[in-house]
Amino acid sequence: MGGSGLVVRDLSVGYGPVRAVRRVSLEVPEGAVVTVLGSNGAGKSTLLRAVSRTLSFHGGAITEGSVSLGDRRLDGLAPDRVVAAGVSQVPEGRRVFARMTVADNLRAGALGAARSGRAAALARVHELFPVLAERSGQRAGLLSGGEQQMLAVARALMAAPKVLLLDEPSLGLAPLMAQRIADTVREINAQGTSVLLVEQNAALALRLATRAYVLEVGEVTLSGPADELAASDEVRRRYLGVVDEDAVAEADADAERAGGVRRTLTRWRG
Ligand SMILES: Nc1ncnc2c1ncn2[C@@H]1O[C@H](COP(=O)(O)OP(=O)(O)OP(=O)(O)O)[C@@H](O)[C@H]1O
Repeated sequence: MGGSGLVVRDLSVGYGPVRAVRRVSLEVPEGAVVTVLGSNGAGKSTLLRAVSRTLSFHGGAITEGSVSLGDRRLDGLAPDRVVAAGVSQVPEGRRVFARMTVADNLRAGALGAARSGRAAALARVHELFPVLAERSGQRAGLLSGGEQQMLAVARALMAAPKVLLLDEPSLGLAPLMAQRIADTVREINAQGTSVLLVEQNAALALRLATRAYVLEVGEVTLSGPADELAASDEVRRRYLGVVDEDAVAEADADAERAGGVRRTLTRWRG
């Protein structure tokens, strides 16, 4: 199963008495892009923190289940050992070191990794994000939002991960910049890195991923090939904001008869 893929098995996570993730199982096969969809508070970030072993920084802990990469168990390792094992996380909110230069941010990303690969990793991120080479000596806090997201991704890539964990990379970005980040994720994957992508932008995530999981209140409620989920009524209604065209047309006709009030309401459905 999975070869050297990432496997999460029956994972439960709590923050004190709060059970944020319940018996979640998922798999990121080698070379795949897998997405986890879900609304606010569904447990998406918690899941990534459990994999990267950064839960304890947030007061959380795994209460059952396992996380492995190939034959190697990751649960129980220190966060820097997870990076060394080949799993790097880009945290939510593009947390770069604002007062450090772009170059120093990238250097920090390589800390957990083998020294020998650093020059190649730097060449790779400069090729993916030429702007980071141009801004190398500039403080990270002075970059635009989109550039900071690029830096956060680049920093994670400096450890030359087998699996990249991405937490809401499009959050707060203009559509054009979100699309650029998406294109880059595709490129990173084409270069051989597997991706576990957590997103509220389901349309974007389902275009990138081959497989998707829907998380609701800490549990996986749906999973399957991304194109099948994208076509499913439930996902379209709940996560893609697609309304049933016939129902809207009917409601509009009703509204016209009733004096035009319904039209505004139907816009909020779905
Ligand atoms: N540090 C924390 N301490 C206590 N509870 C937390 C903490 N972080 C998250 N939670 C709770 O765990 C649950 C899952 O939160 P999580 O942040 O993983 O969801 P999410 O799907 O990533 O949502 P969002 O997109 O808003 O980050 C929520 O009920 C949340 O309130």
